[in-house]
Amino acid sequence: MTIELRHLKKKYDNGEEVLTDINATIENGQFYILVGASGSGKSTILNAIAGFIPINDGTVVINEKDVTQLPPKDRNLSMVFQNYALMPNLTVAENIVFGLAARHTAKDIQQQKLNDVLNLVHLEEYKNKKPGNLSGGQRQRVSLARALVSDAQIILMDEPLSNLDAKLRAEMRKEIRALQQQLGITVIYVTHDQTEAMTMGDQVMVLNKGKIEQIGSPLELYNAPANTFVADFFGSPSINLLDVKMRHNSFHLNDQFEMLTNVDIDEGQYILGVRPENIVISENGALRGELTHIEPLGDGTNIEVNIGQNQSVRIKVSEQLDLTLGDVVSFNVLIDRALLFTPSGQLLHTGKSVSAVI
Ligand SMILES: Nc1ncnc2c1ncn2[C@@H]1O[C@H](COP(=O)(O)OP(=O)(O)OP(=O)(O)O)[C@@H](O)[C@H]1O
Repeated sequence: MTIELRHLKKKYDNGEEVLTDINATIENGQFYILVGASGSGKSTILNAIAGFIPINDGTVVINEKDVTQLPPKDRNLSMVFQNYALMPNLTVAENIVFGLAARHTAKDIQQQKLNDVLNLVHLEEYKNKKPGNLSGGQRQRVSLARALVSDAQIILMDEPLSNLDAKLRAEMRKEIRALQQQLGITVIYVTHDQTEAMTMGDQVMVLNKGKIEQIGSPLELYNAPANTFVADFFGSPSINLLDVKMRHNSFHLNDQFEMLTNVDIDEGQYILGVRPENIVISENGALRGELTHIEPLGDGTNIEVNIGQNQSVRIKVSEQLDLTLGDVVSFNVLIDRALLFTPSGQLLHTGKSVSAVI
């Protein structure tokens, strides 16, 4: 099942344009993520694909058929919601087969399908319980089972894990991804969580105020973000975006630090993007500053160092550090892993192309 979004536009009655020319192709069997901050338009796209809201312009094509004017029930897709949307007075089994029963599917087929999906989501023992007696994770599995039982080849998921605690969320991420791969279904998944986007998606669409910032695989977005918005969206702690000047084949940071480079660009102002893990603490490092923040993680440490002129640098190392606030920390940037952006934030060079000696 391939889904194509062509020039989707959406304005609500108040005239606010919440989607501006959305174009995308979602290939059969892909786990496709829509990610962005609250209000960026993720749910609006999902609802437009499902047919829950009309769009002002553009087309939704499913398997080469224009479905823009079709009601949701004729689009061959099912949906999993954040709040589970289960019926509290029905048992798990009744909730799961509700749609099949409504379509008068034969009883024995209903039972067969029910057993199959209960087995898939590991809920056999709970089939006679009411949703109120289940944990959040189990409720979300019921809602997943209900989506799977319909045999729809496309499942739309709107923040399905956001009501779960961190540990359960991590488990469910794996389960949903494994199920999707096992069944070969196409999933379009909305989240505001960069970790979900990175860990689950084959392709990720990054949205900002109703516009697409970039579409790519998780590692493409991480290693070659189209702009500083995308660079800043992925990674924790977030990337350092340092104002640098290019002069005499060197980047100058704060007029104090100089980094030689062989990148061939005009002299002037740029933004150097350095991920916190691409900085090495070293006794005689080329850069130094005062420690202003330290976060011991057990398996590593995150620190922040003030290098003056209102610029601080986030550093992530995989060791435990014995440092006190105010200590001077000296470090080197692995400049061959840095990203170079124009002053307006568009990517100019990635990785090796910025390669240099500090
Ligand atoms: N029925 C509506 N009438 C007017 N504006 C709306 C309506 N529904 C959504 N919006 C606006 O559309 C924009 C996009 O909303 P949408 O729900 O798609 O964002 P989102 O990225 O899914 O956000 P969230 O993560 O908070 O759900 C927001 O600015 C929102 O206020």
